[in-house]
Amino acid sequence: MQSIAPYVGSEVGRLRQVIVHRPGVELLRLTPETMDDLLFDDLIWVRRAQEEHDEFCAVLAGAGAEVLQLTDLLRESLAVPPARAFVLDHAFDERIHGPAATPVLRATAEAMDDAALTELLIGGLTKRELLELTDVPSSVVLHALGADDLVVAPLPNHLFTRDASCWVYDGVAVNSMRMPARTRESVTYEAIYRWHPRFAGSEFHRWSDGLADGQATVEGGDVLVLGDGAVLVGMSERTTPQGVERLAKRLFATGSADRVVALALPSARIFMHLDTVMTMVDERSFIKYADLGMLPSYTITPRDRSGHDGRDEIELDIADHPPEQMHAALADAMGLDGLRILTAEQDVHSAAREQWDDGCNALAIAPGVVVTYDRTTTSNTYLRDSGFEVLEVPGAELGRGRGGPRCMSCPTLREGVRPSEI
Ligand SMILES: NC(=O)NCCC[C@H](N)C(=O)O
Repeated sequence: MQSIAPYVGSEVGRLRQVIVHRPGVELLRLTPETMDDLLFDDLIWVRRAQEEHDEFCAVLAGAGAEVLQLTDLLRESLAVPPARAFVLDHAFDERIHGPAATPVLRATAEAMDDAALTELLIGGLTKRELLELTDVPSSVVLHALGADDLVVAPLPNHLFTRDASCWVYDGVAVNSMRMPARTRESVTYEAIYRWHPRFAGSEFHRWSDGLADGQATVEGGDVLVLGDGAVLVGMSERTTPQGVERLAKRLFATGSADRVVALALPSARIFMHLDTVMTMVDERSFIKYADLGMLPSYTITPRDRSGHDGRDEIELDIADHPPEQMHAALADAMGLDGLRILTAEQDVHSAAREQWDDGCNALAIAPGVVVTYDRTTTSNTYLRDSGFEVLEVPGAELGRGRGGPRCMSCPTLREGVRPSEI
C-alpha cells in the first residue's frame, strides 16, 4: 500500500491520487418524496450512473491518478476496532432513533461484517430490513414508521466526495456540513483519515474538527487551493464566515498558507458552492459563469506574530475589496498581474442551463487539462478553442445530483504550482 503523505499543493497541478465514490444502493433509496430532502433534483437510473462513473474513473486512472474508492476505504477502516466503535457511536443516535431502538440498531450493526456495515452506513436501512435482521423492542419511533420507511438515512451525496473533506496543502478539513442530509458523511471521513492504514501512518494537519464544528461550516466545493500558500474560499449557502475564519487561523498557524481570499457568494442553491460557478483550469485561468458577476471579497492574512506563540494566538488582518476588484484581489493573492477569466459567449438561457448542468465544474487533472461532462457542449467547445484539453465524461444521470467532475473528486495527492512564476 502506498504510504506517501497526502498533500494537495494546488488546484491544477498534476493529479496523483483521488477519492471517488461509485454510486450504489443509496441512490436506490431516492423517491419523489425523499429526493428534495436528500438534495437531489431528480431520480437516478443507477446502473447507467454507475457506468458513467466508471468512465469518469477510467479517465482519471488513464491520466495517471490512483483512484481510491470511498467504499473500499470505509470497509477497510471498519476492520480497525476503534474505527468501528467510532462509526457505530456516531451513526446511531437517541435523538434521531429514540432510546428504545438505538441500542438495538447499534447491536445489529455491530454484528455485521465490514462489507455489510459499509453498505448499511452508506445505503441506509428500512424498517422492513431491520425487522428481517432482529427483533425490536417497543419503540415509538419505529412504530410510527411505515414498513418501508428509512430507519437509517442513506448518504446519496457521498457521490460528491469533494465536499465533506478537502485537502489543503499539508492538511485536511473534515468538514462540518450545512445540510442535515450530509452531516453523517463527515463520520466516514473521520474514520478513514484517523484509522485507515493508508492515512493513519502519515503526518498531516487538521484544518477543522468536523462534527464538533457546529455553525462553522465549510464544504470542500467552496475551497480552491490556488497554490503557493494562497487559498480561495466561497462564503456560500454552505460555507459560513465562522468556518472561513477557523480555516484561515489553522492554515496560518502552521504556515501552510498565508493568504485566504474569501468571496461573498449569494446564498442560493444554484450557487451552492463556489465550484458550481467558478473553477480553476490552469495556473492563471478560471472558468466562470456569466451571471456570477463581480462579488465583494476580503483578503485575510496573518498579522505579524511577534510576541505571540501557539496557534490560538494567530490574529488576522482583513482587507476589504469592493465587487469591481474581485479579479484583481484574486490575482494579487496569487502573485499575478492579472487573471484569465473564461466565460463562453452564449445566450442567457443557454448559459443558465450549462451552469445548472455543471459546465463550470471542471476538474483539472494537470495545468490546462480538464475533465467535464459531455452535455455542457458550449463550455467545452469554448475551453477547447481557448487552448485547453477537454476530456469529456458522460453526465446524463450523474448530473441529476447537481454536481460535476470537480464535485465528484477529493484529491489527496496533487502537485503544486507556483503562479507567481508563470
Ligand atoms: N461541490 C459541489 O457543488 N458539490 C455538489 C453537491 C450536490 C449535492 N446534491 C448537494 O446539494 O450538496
